[in-house]
Amino acid sequence: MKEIIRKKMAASPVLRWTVLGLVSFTMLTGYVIADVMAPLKTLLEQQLGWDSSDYGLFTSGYGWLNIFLLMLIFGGMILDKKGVRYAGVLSVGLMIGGTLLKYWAITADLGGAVSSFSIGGHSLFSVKSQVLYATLGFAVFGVGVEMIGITANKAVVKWFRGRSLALALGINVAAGRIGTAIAMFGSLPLARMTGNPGAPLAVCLLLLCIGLLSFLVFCVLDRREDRETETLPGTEKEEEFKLSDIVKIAKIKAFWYITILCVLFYSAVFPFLKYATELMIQKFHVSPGFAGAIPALLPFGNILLTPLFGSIYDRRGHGATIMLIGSALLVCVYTLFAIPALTANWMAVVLVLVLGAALSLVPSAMWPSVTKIVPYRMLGTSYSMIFWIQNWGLAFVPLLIGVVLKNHCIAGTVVIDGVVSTRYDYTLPMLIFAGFGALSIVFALLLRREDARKGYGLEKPNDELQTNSTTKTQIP
Ligand SMILES: C[C@H](NC(=O)[C@@H](N)CCCCN)C(=O)O
Repeated sequence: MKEIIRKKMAASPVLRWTVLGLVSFTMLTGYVIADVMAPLKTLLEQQLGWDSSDYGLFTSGYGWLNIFLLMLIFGGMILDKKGVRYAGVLSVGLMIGGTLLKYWAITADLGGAVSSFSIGGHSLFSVKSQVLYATLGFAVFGVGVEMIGITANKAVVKWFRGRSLALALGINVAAGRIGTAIAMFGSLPLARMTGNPGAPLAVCLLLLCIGLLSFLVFCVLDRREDRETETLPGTEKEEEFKLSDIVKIAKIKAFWYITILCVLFYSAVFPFLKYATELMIQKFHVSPGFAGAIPALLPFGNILLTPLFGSIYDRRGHGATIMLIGSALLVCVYTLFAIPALTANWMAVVLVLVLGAALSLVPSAMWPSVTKIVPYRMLGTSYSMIFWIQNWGLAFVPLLIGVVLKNHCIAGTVVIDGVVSTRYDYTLPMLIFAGFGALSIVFALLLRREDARKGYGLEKPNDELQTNSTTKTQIP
């Protein structure tokens, strides 16, 4: 065990909250684009001649480079080596580049061109060139937006550690949720109004450029603060991140518990949203025109609740318990969703709201808790390792649910909007999500036990730890 002296806290509260506003706004602009195409599936099929598998390929592109080329991990290492300013500008640059490519692909007239891939004369697969370029654009964007996620977290920790950290991280997550809500509600009306599925992307590009400006202003403030802090007496430079630090992170048991909890928890929430509209129509008999509005309540609840729970963690502690309660709520929600006899509309609304509470509880405690388990200099890499594993879940759980629905849940046909469609029984998928929730409980309990053993302080208020640790912090 080794001790290093921490840098002094960024002094002015006004400056700190300004910094949070600037960074969170950039995060918001990224999250809008991440979700902006989701409401346009039908429009893409009607206007551009895409089919469901084109759309599926395009959506899956988000994680390709992050998962298979380990871009997320490299992003975390760049963040720890080069710092938040460099990593942030790089992330926004990638988001802009990726979105430009996607916008060009969606709006250009490629004359129905098809790209084919073959090895040794054997055709592997062919795909519409427009879909391919849009997917590549989304893949580059995906690297940028995941990297801005970890960069924003690290920047917030840099400015807020020891002082309302969980509240600040909660506000940052809430900004992301505002972005998601804007995308869910604004995208389709705008595309319909203009008759152009590229129009929401054009607006998003503009928004992202403002996000870049916002981040550049943050960079100026951050650099000035760094210079001032370096000259303070008694301030020692923090140790630099080394490649061998990855091994150190991998040896921390609590890090793995929180990582597994993360992948299980998020896999039970975000993939659910991809099927939630259909669930509302088929199980709860909500009209198709209104069905999307119920799952869309989820990010709205988060906007208020994530900072609220973060603030509770700051003042009262109980971080591991908060994660435990959030996981338990998942089990309750999905078990009730699974019961075939429960089909009342109001029940669906209540369950989505409770799910929203769970999605506020766990992130509000999870991201600040990582800072108590790993040292600051390794934080970017730690967050990126957690996000990387989480991305596997986000990419493959929707696929798993799709396969389960197709093979085990077909229950006849149903007429929706005058069209005969397959009727699915959602009991099994809901039980699978409940199973993820049950496993999350196990890992939340393991985390709490490990915390009790090692004394990370997950159950202690963050603000109380500040008085103990603004000057010194334990490093494994
Ligand atoms: C902060 C956290 N972010 C993530 O988990 C990202 N890896 C996923 C971003 C998904 C964007 N639609 C969160 O949003 O809670």
